[in-house]
Amino acid sequence: MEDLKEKDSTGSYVEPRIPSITGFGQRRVNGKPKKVLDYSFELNSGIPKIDVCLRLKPRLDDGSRRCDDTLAVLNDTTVSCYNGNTREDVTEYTFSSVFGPNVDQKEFFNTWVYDKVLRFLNGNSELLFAYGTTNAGKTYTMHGNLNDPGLIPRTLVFVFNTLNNKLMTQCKYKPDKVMAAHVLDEQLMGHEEEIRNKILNTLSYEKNQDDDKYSSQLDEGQIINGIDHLNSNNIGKIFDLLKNNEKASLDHGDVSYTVWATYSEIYNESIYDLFDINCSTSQKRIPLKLTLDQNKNVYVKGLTHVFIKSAEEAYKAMSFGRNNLKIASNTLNKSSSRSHCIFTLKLMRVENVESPSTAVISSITFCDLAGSERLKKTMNIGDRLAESKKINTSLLVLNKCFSVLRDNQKRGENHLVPFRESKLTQMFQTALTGINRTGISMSVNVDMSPSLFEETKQVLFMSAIVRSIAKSKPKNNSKPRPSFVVWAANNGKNSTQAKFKQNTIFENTDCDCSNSEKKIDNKDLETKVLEEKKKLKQELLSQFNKMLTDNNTFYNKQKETALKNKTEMYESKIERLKSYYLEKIQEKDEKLTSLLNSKQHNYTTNYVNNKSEIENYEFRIGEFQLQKEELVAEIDTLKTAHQEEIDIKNLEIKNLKNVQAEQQQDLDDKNQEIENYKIMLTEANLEYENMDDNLNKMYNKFDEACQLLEERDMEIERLTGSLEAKENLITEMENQQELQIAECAEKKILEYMEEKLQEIVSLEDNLKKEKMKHKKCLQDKSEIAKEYQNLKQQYRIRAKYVNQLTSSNTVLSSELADIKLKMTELKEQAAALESTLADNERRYNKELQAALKEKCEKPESKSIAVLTDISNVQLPLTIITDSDGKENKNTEKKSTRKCRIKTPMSITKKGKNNKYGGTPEMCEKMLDEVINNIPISTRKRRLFDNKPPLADNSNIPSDDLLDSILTPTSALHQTTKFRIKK
Ligand SMILES: Nc1ncnc2c1ncn2[C@@H]1O[C@H](COP(=O)(O)OP(=O)(O)OP(=O)(O)O)[C@@H](O)[C@H]1O
Repeated sequence: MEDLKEKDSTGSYVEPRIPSITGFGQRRVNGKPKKVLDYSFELNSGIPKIDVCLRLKPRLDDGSRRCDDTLAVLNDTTVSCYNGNTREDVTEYTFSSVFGPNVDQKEFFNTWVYDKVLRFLNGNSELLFAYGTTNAGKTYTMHGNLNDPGLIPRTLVFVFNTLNNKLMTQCKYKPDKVMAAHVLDEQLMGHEEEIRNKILNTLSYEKNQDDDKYSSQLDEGQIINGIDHLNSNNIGKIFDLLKNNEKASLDHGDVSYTVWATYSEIYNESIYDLFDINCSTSQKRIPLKLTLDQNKNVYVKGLTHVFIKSAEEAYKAMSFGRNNLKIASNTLNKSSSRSHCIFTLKLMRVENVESPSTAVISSITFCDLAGSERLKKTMNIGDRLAESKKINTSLLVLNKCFSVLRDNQKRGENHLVPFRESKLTQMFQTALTGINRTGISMSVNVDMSPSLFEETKQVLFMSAIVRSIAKSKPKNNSKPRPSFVVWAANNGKNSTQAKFKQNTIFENTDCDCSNSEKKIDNKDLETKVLEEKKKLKQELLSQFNKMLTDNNTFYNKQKETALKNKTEMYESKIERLKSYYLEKIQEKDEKLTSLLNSKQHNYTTNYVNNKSEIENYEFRIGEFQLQKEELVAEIDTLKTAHQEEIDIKNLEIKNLKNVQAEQQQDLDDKNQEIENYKIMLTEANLEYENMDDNLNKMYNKFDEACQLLEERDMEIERLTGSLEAKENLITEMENQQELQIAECAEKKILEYMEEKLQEIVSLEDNLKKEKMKHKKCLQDKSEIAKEYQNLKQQYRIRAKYVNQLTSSNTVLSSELADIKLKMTELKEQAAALESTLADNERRYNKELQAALKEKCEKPESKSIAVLTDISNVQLPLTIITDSDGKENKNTEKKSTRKCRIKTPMSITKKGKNNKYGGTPEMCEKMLDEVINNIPISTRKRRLFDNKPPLADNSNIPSDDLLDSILTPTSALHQTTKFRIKK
């Protein structure tokens, strides 16, 4: 282990590093650290690996809560990761270098990026990833803030400070694809200038509009995020801060440089051009496609290249691009990058500017990966959630690619690397496979918060894999290999020709050039490449041989330890299996006993109800008991049980007692219930005595009793059902147990048969005890059965009472019905009588009317007065007045007394005299007749003797009224004759 660390830190890498961190914040951790990944053989192999550094983000409460951190820095290259809360699960990880939370951007740049930028200036291509969880400080590492600018502004300053007076002022030469370049004509140069101005002036325009607003938006410590936060002031501030930064000296002879920049993002698995000048105006961004050039290098088709003259310009352009970038806030990061953001600076070195023959193109790419996110923690929804998923998927594919690359290298295999599964890996396929000899480096950003332990662990694990991948070794840094060489086809002679089509394209693979000089050069190049290839092969071969011998010794050691571990592991496995199967058997036995018990209980409770069934069940219990005994005997013969089992059996017996106590409790409950029923029954009897008064109450009680009865019946039904189910279960269990026992017997248990003899004897004793217990159980069962019989007896008595109640209810009901029937009959009779009375009355009235009418129609009648209304009686009365004073044949002329009828009636007079008259005797007689025919109350009894009274009395004139009618008066001296015609 120590050996490995030593080798690792002393320089298995391309460049030596300046160790800057000296194990800050070390603390004690529990447990023995383990290595997460076995990559020691690769580290020993001498082949340079991908440069992976670890950068730790300072905690907000830096210092005060160190002990909670998930990481402890052990030395410049190694950290140990552990669960900050439990202090366990300790794993060690080794990096090219580790940068603690106190390392500022300058130190980070100088230590980790400086050499890479230098290689870029010397014609190599570099790819720098910032990888980590969300909010871990990836964007901060790339961009920094106003006080402490990040890698990109520092790189820009360093590059332009170094190139300074060797930069071309015109964008005559433009890089394209991966290894191609154009010579631009005037028109195209104008076009490029236009794009450049549009991009750069957007910022100036914003500044002029509202300078103060923009200058105030970026706080000192605020991360640089786009045009919103940058204006010329802010950018000026940043570059003022950096202008005195050191620069390198390049000695490439008489050469000129042009610098171009591209900026793109991979958002939701689509690539977008962030330098697209139509981006802010167009509604929908158009995604770009990935294509292959003739050398099978992947590049983004149609990506805008912006001609850059200074570091400030580059940063301004970048700020323009960042304005189009997808940034959103989640619960962990206020301005979280929602996309993988890729900024590339392309450097084109041209010799002999006026008439160039070769060009060297190199690039440095900064890739700020979107952070891996735990969806639960970021609490993203909607679009954010979809973005998160895409981000996580593409990072997963990146991990997969790295893993496959590593496995391929380690095992010498050639499995397909899934580059095409995501745009990110597809875009960097060329670099990752080392086709164009791009130097890959990764900055792993980690937030040490203990709440992020799981995420941090995953990131570190991934880093360990990347760290173990070998990269192609540059031959000689002092004499850099260009990424590729571009051969001038016609030295720009055709450059004045028409637009895009007529511009000259330089590509080392474009072989349609006509001049012979180029062909010769190409041949030279081919032979050179072949030589290089041969050398490389030899180098690789020797390295692999060395690696193989190293591996052999390493593997032998590994084999020994692995063998030992395996033996130990299998031994413990056998032990575990043994105990597992014993446990299983005990479990089954336990279950069987409990089932038997429950069955016994069920049998007991249903004993009186279905004696024959119980007998059957008892028989079956006996069978089961026998089976159990057989099984136990089988178990004994198989000698699987041991002392532990005895303890468990004791426990079982205890449980059995508990179950029994529970059963007793149940029985008590039932008794209590029966007592309640008795009370209810007494109440019901009392109620029965007062049935006349409480008939309705009794009905309710009766209903309640019926309901309870139904419930009991249902309970009995349910119990019967569950009994059946239990039976099925027992059968199933028995089958299973048989199978299990057979299995156990076959597999493991037989081996221990001889050793367990002693234990079996004790088990037999235990079994005897258990049998005794079982006997006691059976006794208990018979007692319970007796109890149950008593209960049943009581239940029957109750049922009898209920039946009595029911029958008495029925008698009462029938009596009531009889009474009701009689009442209905009487009512009907009364109604019939009423109607007869009404008919009679109507008939009398009719007859009277007819008689009066007849009288009125007689010729001797001189004047007729019709009594149309006597107090609403509607009794027609004909008063006949003799006009000549002679006596009618039906009347008598005796009385000398005169009287007058005082009525409210209206009298119609007919005849000559128009006088009311008659003898008092006539009047009396007539009135007698009238009165006799009027159903008045005073005559009611006489009139309605043996007849029902009239239903409606309203038509009967009152006695007072009749008295008033019959009041004799001497005031009137009129003689009125009355004659009633019958
Ligand atoms: N080394 C550091 N020193 C000071 N502040 C830091 C450092 N690293 C990160 N931060 C701060 O942490 C916060 C989150 O950082 P940043 O936005 O860079 O995270 P990120 O990894 O890019 O997240 P995401 O993947 O969500 O975009 C910022 O406010 C930043 O200023």
